[in-house]
Amino acid sequence: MGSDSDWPVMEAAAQALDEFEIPYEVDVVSAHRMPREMIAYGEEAAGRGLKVIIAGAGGAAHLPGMLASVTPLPVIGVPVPLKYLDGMDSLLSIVQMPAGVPVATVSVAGARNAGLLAARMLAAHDEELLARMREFQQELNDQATEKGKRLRAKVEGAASFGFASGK
Ligand SMILES: Nc1c(C(=O)O)ncn1[C@@H]1O[C@H](COP(=O)(O)O)[C@@H](O)[C@H]1O
Repeated sequence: MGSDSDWPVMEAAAQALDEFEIPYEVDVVSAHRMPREMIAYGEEAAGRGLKVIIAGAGGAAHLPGMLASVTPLPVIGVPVPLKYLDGMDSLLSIVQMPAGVPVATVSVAGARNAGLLAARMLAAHDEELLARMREFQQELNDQATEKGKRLRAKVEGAASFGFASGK
């Protein structure tokens, strides 16, 4: 990420990776403030065994795009909202990449989805991870079904109470 101030948003990506027991590293690598280190990080990432880079930054967020320009690895960009402009500046900086240099951009503050997307990328070549991803999707499905059941019970309960009390 571009700064340690991004961590409160970005830690949701780490949490998603934890849930799938995917090892990761966390670092501050700013394109603007430490350009040489940022280029070295991007150039060395694949050789060090990294498979996917999740890059989160706020404001004029050039970090994801610059990393994508120097690594062959997939880069997922997370727009981090700051005090002004609600993350729109970051979103547009990350999403509008020129053809040839892709960055998979998630929603503003969508760090959890960035972690899940990275897990899916890794699962494409890992049957066990793929099976866990299917389980995870089934859990989401079950939770949504349960929410519907609870809401229907609540609304129907209120309606029959209104009827019984003559309201
Ligand atoms: N967008 C970038 C880049 C970059 O793109 O290289 N480096 C830092 N930043 C962003 O500046 C914001 C404020 O940073 P500070 O809180 O350190 O002042 C952070 O959201 C960071 O990601």
